[in-house]
Amino acid sequence: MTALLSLQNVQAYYGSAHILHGLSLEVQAGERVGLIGRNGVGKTTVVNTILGLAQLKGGQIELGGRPLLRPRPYHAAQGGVVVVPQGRRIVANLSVEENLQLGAAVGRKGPWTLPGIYQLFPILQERAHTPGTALSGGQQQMLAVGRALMANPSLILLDEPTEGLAPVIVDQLAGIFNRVADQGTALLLIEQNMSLVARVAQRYLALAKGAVVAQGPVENSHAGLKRLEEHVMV
Ligand SMILES: Nc1ncnc2c1ncn2[C@@H]1O[C@H](COP(=O)(O)OP(=O)(O)OP(=O)(O)O)[C@@H](O)[C@H]1O
Repeated sequence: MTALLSLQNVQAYYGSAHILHGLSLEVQAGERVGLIGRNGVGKTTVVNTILGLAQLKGGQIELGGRPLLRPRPYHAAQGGVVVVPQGRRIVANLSVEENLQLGAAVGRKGPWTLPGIYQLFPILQERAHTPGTALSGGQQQMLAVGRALMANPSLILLDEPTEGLAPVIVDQLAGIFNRVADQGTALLLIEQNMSLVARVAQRYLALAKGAVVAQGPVENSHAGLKRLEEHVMV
């Protein structure tokens, strides 16, 4: 089966700083994968390399079997891979609805349209004409996920989506991520919150020093959680 996203032996840099050292990973259609590791190991750099924001200097990236020779942010979206960035990056002077429409502008045509997003997130419909940045942190995260879905991706890369959010909101987002995945969109969940990874991911990849150092199935149990936590504890 052709992977939605494949990185093989990727070497990536910011200027002269060498961050990813031979990193390889694959995500197949419909999969839910957790990408974990301590602060600074290179998780966001994986996303940045796919988007062309870090320099790819070795190895190969493929989207749906097609090589990504010169990565650019819109190439990923057109290839069916959309990022929900760390910090959400809601556009301040646009309304909730305009932020959602922005997602459709960069992506592909497909089943996700405004009515579907509003069905998934009724609060976004209630607040459709509010400035996006006036929403609470949890609602902004829903908006960021809704905006990603509007691009009709096959795979969403979620970069620390629950950072700074209260546990009750994290629980709500866990349900949302599972619903999105149940509707067929694959997820690569970059997270420090291992209880969320245990509830959403089917398998994990652990990074250290810019490479994958461990991987395996995720077990949503006490022992499974402990195993994940070993990879993020300082
Ligand atoms: N623009 C940049 N220029 C130079 N170095 C950078 C840049 N952005 C990040 N780095 C460095 O690259 C390394 C990997 O950072 P990255 O953000 O990918 O880590 P991370 O695993 O996502 O960590 P976190 O959980 O803290 O977000 C770190 O040492 C960081 O200081």
